[in-house]
Amino acid sequence: MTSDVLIIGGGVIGLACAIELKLRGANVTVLCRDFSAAASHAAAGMLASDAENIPNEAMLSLCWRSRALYPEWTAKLEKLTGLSTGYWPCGILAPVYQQPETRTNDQSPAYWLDKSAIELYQPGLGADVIGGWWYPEDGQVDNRALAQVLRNAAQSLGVELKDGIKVEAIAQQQGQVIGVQTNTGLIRAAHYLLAAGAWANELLPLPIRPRKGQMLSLQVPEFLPELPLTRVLFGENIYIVPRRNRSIILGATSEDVGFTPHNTPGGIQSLLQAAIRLYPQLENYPIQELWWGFRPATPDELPILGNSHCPNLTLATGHYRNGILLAPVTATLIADLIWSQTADSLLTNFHYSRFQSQASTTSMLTHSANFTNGNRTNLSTNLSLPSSEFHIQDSGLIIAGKTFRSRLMTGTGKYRSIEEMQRSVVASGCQIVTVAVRRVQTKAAGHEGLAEALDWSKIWMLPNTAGCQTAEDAIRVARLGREMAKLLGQEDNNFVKLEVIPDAKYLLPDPIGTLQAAEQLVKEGFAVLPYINADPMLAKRLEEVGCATVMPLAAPIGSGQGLKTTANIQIIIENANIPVVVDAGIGAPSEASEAMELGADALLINSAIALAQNAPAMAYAMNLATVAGRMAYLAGRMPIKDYASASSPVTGTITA
Ligand SMILES: Cc1cc2nc3c(=O)[nH]c(=O)nc-3n(C[C@H](O)[C@H](O)[C@H](O)COP(=O)(O)OP(=O)(O)OC[C@H]3O[C@@H](n4cnc5c(N)ncnc54)[C@H](O)[C@@H]3O)c2cc1C
Ligand SMILES: CC(=O)[C@@H](O)[C@H](O)COP(=O)(O)O
Repeated sequence: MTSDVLIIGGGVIGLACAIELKLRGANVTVLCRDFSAAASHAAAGMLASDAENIPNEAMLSLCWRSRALYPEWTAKLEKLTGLSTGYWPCGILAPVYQQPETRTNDQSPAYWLDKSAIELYQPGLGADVIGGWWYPEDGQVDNRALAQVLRNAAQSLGVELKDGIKVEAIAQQQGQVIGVQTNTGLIRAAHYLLAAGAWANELLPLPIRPRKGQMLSLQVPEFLPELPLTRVLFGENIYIVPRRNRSIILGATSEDVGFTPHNTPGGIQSLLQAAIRLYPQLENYPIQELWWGFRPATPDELPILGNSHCPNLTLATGHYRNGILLAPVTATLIADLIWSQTADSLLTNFHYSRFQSQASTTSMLTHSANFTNGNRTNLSTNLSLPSSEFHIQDSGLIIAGKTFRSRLMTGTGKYRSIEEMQRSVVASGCQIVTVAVRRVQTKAAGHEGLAEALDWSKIWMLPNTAGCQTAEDAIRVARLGREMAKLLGQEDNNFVKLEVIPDAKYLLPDPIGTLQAAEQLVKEGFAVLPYINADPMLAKRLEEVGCATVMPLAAPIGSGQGLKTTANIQIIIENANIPVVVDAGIGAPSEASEAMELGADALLINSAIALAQNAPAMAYAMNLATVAGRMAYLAGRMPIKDYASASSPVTGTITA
């Protein structure tokens, strides 16, 4: 049975929404790559609407509403499952070392305790604590217990939970989501909810970045029969969250390092130092566990909630530091929106379009896929007719969740002048242009001012690692490329064309180095488009490690030899669940068309355009050839026969 609502992501947000939708009568499926990797497991579980000192009024209202829902919400879940969530309205105490300035948010109920009052209220604080704020309405929940309770509750209500399923792309057609492409095939539903936390940006161009937090827990020693702490301590660069089960959670660092895993000595040391200063007796408590997680951070630190560019896709992500707190209100507002089409007025403050003017790429969200290959489509042929004219639908090229109308990508090298390059890019109708990060950074000949030469609000930059001979080199240059795209206004561009090429004569890529670099870059949150020899096994391995496309070569770069690897490219296309982009070696439009007729999803052509006598005219010809090849592929080629077969009927002919 097709679900009414399919939810991408099984953290607290996805699960809480699933339960509210199910309770309203929807059939719900939750797809989750890895339940245990969610930020929801890594968090501290503070419900800190007041202690967080939130300056944004709408956000403060949202947090207050959610905190107010907590007692009833957790009671409902506990009744459904018979399990405890560890909800504890214990209040939060925020000790300080210096006389505080006036509080930024004076609407929250907070009480100032001077040194003697705070010492009485919470004995054992560090000697240099001079007083503190008491936030009696804040509290905590055991977020791991909560996640488990949510899973059990969802299951008991009949929500279909599918773990280990990775959504690779959200397939869109004519402004609607038509399914999600997963590692197990296409899955369809009537409505879709994106709740993928820090990974949401892999599927849609939303400005969400991971913000890593390292954590650890201690154990209250057995010789202490009573809990020494019974409320959360919210200090400078540290919070100490005592659980009823005698664990004490210490958190958390805040690091902008992408999806870099592991705890580090520096991170843990900073937490321990700050914790011991605040509550010195922790020095002797046994360490229980270390872990880390990734907060889904947006540029303004507010979540993204509500409608998207597609009427059947809703967004609930970017909850940054407060997703555990915000789970119940998110679930209520989103379930009302999807199931009853009731939009709470608060939602307008959290709509994704608030980033539209800053993030050039958000305009990608509004492109509807059509059959023309770019913006300049004043063709005098029938190709300018809409695809519906031919009853052929094309979904557009979808890479890492972004949809592009054009299936031709170009480069910027080898042109005789910047102007010629600019005119050629326009004539090619391409929406993706690859740029060699190293050459731009070093202002190599022909690359001076290149970054500024194109309108990056219209063209998606594909930084490439050309010139890198090792995996390490390519990883470093990829990171520079991401920064370069950011500097040019593409905040959310995580694409990289991965080239690891140790050989200068044939420019053939190193398969092992490419795989190693791809694995690391995928972990760091890049959408990796690796340039490879046409090797079907390697293509599969790269797909398995999470690459966004594969880019097999037709022939060596810049050789213009045309399709020399047809048989292998055919096998790659047959087996791929990600787009196959034929890259390098195409010399003429007929070869471009041929590659598209085979079923390639896109092409990357540079030399054949740049080195043509009239580069813009050749770019235009490649544009037409790419469209023609794609259309021929979709139209279905006639079978090849051994013998002739007359075109006109053989019956009814005049006999002499
Ligand atoms: C160290 C730390 C401390 C924190 N402390 C607090 C706190 O005290 N209080 C508080 O309120 N908040 C806290 N937070 C924030 C809170 O944890 C997050 O805001 C919240 O968990 C976000 O929930 P989510 O469901 O959106 O994302 P997540 O919990 O990250 O879940 C997202 C899920 O989606 C899955 N997924 C992603 N992409 C795909 C895909 N393509 N296909 C299938 N599945 C996919 C992931 O595997 C993951 O399981 C903390 C976070 C961290 C990291
Ligand atoms: C520009 C680029 O990224 C290369 O992969 C290459 O230049 C494309 O090949 P051709 O130049 O042979 O088209």
